[in-house]
Amino acid sequence: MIEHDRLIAAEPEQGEVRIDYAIRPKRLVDYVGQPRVREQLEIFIGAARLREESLDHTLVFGPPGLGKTTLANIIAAEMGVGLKSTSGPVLERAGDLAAILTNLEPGDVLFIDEIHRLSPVVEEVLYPAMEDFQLDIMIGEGPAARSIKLDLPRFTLVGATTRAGLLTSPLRDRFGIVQRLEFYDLEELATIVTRSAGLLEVAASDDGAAEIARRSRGTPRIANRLLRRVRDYADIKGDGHIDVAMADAALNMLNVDHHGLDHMDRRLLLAMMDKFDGGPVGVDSLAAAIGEERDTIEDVIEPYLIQQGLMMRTPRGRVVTRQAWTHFGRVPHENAAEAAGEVRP
Ligand SMILES: Nc1ncnc2c1ncn2[C@@H]1O[C@H](COP(=O)(O)OP(=O)(O)OP(=O)(O)O)[C@@H](O)[C@H]1O
Ligand SMILES: [Mg+2]
Repeated sequence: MIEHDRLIAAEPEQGEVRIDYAIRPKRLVDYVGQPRVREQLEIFIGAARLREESLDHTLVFGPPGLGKTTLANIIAAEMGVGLKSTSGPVLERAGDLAAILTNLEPGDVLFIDEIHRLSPVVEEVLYPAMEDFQLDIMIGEGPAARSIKLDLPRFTLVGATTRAGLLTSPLRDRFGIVQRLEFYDLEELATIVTRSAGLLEVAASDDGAAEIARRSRGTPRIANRLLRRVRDYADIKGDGHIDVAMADAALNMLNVDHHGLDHMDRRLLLAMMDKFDGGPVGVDSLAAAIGEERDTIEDVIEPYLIQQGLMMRTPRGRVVTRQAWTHFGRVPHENAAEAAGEVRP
């Protein structure tokens, strides 16, 4: 798939997990940015600890690479409890979830990644577990089938998803705490790059770190990845020191533009301009035009472009903004500009 050679793909790459472990923040104080999320969690975690209770079930959502898994780990560390991890697609049968639930220690965090991909039968088991800490499950089949009820220890479910909109409402309603992660600003990303550079023992000047931050698509995972690529470049082309000129040269070679857009972003925006007059265009037509999955467009590519004001989602379809035409040094098509203007709130 084309996605694999996407340098700034937000998903982790092979081999990246190990390095990630070294630079992933372990406590809330090291979690950069997301001030609203941090402030709320400090209070909720502090209060739960004070009362010696488990933390309420917590849903974390936002685009890939913004720190959902990191936050789940931090919650467990701050609560001083164990963490068990699984993910929606892995839990195929009710019994898979039952096995994990019955293995929890009191207070544990159960982290379910991609929770929007849970199958309905597994979700049914989750409801009473979340609400009453009870396992209610059928065993056996046919006339011999019977339902058993078991008490579970109190635990905290932390669910992560890139698509909160895909959660069923009974599931969403059972989370007492819901946190939305936002794209990071330049200062926050620069702090992350500087912190990671320190941990990886890379010499990066402030302006070098800022340059990497500027081109990281608002995403910590991408910032860390670009830092490693720039380090490679600096090791070979220079003396290993990353300053702004070195960062700029490396990122240009890597085809990451000054806005942090990569070739997938550019392909999407250019297709909208060249093939659809700037829109409005439906996401399925767009997916077909660039040969990408609709989900990839919705989850990975467009959230950042929308946040940056380069495109908009309207009731009639996707539309590029004036800013996008300008970014590519083009003159906006009249009808497209009108379409965008018409639906502007
Ligand atoms: N707030 C933060 N401060 C510092 N580093 C961060 C922060 N958030 C994320 N990171 C870094 O970015 C990397 C990616 O974060 P993480 O794996 O938590 O993202 P995610 O939201 O779970 O992504 P996905 O949706 O792909 O599962 C982490 O390994 C960590 O090093
Ligand atoms: Mg994750």
